[in-house]
Amino acid sequence: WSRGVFAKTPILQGSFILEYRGTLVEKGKLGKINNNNYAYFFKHGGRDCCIDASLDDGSLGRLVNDSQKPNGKIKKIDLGGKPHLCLFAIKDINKDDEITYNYGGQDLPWCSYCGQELCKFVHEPVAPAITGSEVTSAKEQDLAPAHTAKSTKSWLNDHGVGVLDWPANSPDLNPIENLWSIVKRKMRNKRPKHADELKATVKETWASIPPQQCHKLITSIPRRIEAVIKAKGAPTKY
Ligand SMILES: C[S@@+](CC[C@H](N)C(=O)[O-])C[C@H]1O[C@@H](n2cnc3c(N)ncnc32)[C@H](O)[C@@H]1O
Repeated sequence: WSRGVFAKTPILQGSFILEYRGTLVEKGKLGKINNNNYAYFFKHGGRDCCIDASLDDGSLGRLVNDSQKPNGKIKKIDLGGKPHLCLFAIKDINKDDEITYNYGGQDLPWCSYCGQELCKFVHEPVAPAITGSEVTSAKEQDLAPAHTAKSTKSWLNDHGVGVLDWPANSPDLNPIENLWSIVKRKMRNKRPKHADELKATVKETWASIPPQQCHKLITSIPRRIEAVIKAKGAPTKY
């Protein structure tokens, strides 16, 4: 019996899917990993490290299976010197597809049948699986008061949405700000006469933004992070 993570809704290529969460273990302590099945080894700052996800904390990263034909890829993102293993979609993922990445070995015990039809049957979906909209809400978190409020935190927790730690005062990392500015620009010449008309106009304007425009903003996230790191936290062109 083996679990896997499946898409509840389509996920576009380039989207952030989830973080492989666990305890960061550095070289010298690598011998103390509880269960190698849930250990992700990588180099950080020239040192051997591992995220030990043997503890079941309810996060989904630890349940994503290996594939030689993956639809996801783990990228290491450094935030404040701390590595985060983030899984991104490397192709469009359909609803109900299993989400996988390549663990990096050709000789893993299951590799002889991995990527073939049989592989589909060995993994049972876990609940909750991931939905595109949950992914979007995870990405859109920043330190705005509305997002750190207790009720927001408990909603995200109850719905199994993992959020990344967010550096303070970094709207340039948050593409929702670009969308708000598009909405403001489009609404500049509108003159709603009362609150209901204003609400309807805002909704209409949001709906007029094509998904491709959102997708373009989402795929700019790795470039934004690099720019912020390069500027040592100072403002960037984003
Ligand atoms: C990070 S866990 C993935 C979640 C795991 N399937 C579970 O149910 O907990 C890694 C372990 O899952 C299994 N696994 C991963 N990819 C697999 C694959 N393609 N086919 C069969 N088993 C796989 C192996 O036992 C591996 O050590």
